[in-house]
Amino acid sequence: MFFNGVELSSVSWLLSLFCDEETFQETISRQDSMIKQRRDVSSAIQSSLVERSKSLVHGSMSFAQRACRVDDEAARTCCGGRVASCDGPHHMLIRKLQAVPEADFRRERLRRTSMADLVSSLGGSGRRASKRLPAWNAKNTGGRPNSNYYRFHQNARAAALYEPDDPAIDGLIRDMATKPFQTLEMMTRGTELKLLVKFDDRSQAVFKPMRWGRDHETLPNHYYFNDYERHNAEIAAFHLDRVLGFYRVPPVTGRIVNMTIGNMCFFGECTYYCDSRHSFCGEVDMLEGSLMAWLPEPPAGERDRWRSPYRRSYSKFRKADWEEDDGYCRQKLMQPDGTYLYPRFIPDLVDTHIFDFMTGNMDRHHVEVFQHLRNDSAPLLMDNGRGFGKSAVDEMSILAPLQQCCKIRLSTLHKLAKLYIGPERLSELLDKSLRSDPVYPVLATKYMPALDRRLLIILRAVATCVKEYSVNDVIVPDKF
Ligand SMILES: Nc1ncnc2c1ncn2[C@@H]1O[C@H](COP(=O)(O)OP(=O)(O)OP(=O)(O)O)[C@@H](O)[C@H]1O
Ligand SMILES: [Mn+2]
Repeated sequence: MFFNGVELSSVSWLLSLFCDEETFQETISRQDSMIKQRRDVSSAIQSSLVERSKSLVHGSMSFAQRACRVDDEAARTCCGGRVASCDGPHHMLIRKLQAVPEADFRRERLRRTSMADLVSSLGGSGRRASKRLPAWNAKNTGGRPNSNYYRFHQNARAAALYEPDDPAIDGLIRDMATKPFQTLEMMTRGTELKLLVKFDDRSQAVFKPMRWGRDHETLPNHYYFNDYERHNAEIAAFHLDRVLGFYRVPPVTGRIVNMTIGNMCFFGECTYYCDSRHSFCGEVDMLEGSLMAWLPEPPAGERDRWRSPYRRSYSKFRKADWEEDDGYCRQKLMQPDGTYLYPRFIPDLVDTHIFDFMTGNMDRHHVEVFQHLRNDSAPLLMDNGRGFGKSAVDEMSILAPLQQCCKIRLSTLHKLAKLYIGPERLSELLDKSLRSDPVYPVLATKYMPALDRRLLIILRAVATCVKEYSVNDVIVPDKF
């Protein structure tokens, strides 16, 4: 076991994470100057960037201070706010133990490796060795042979929907953003209006129209199940998933569509939000929306879809089991007779909720996987439209699987640690990725500090788990 004998170092390492203001200050000032350099983008974006740089400087310092409130002697020693005060015995011990190679959490190594290199090296061989969808459907996975869409379907694997450096993915995104639509069909499944778009190379995508501007916030007294979907959340979720190196969200692009029918409003056919009070209106013939690549069709692409054990009650009056019982995961789900006990289920659930916590999506009601890859299949993270609705609220209940199961993949923790250590922050990496989208900036700038803040909250939750259990218990070794 690579953690053998280094438990203490890892605990201390986690705690030491929360004490390093130097890292914060350095990253903040770098980001501050980066933001200033971008001022030529446009006058509208300019002023919001200045606002953002202010809030980052202001916000992050307080995050660092807040994050330091870990109830541990080592942490308290450091939390005077000065790194100098960390030069006590604890800190020396931490430094010494960090140098133990098996821990593989060496700060300098993580700092020097770019996030892109880290995610490709962490997952690379494991992803490429994982199973593909059954070959007996090779001819009808959809799309014209050798189109980008066809290659996306052919290359999908159990551990990841795509490889980060597969040129077919960028090609597919470009195709969806530029190719003319051949037909449009209303999708009747689900609660909100969606259109199935077909292109002339037989590829397909789901179009979700814009309902709100980027700055619109979900009302505080709005129940999560009444929330509307946001097309820009679908776009941002794809990029976030790619930055985090999960590759579980099908490719998405933004697109401004010309509604040649004139400046009309329309509404759809679906369960809830489809009537004339919930119509969509283009702004002078143009309507912005998101397009998500369609997944491989059955039979090869057949999916299993079951209720998530962490589904919400979707009622004002009822609580879900996990809301009433902190032992729900360890004492129920993780029992030997549990339905969910194939090895990757719990770590996948935790990854998914870490991802949803970052976006603020409370609507992960089902788990979908490829049926033919079942116990090896990573979850397919479609339906991210209810993220990015509240920039100031960090919805802790979304993290319940991490807090209650107290399990996390080693590779996920490595990635989160890397993002914490920097030098590039999660918000910077996401912003860089979003720049390639036709409807950039995609997200309101207020979500950028929220992402960096949520990363810290996740790491604190891991630290709490490590204190309650042990490193070997909490961290799930994965083959990456
Ligand atoms: N890209 C896709 N490829 C294949 N099937 C898809 C895709 N996107 C959505 N679907 C199918 O349509 C269903 C509904 O889509 P989605 O969850 O995005 O819509 P929704 O209106 O939010 O639905 P719900 O009310 O169930 O949350 C999905 O569960 C999935 O089965
Ligand atoms: Mn939904």
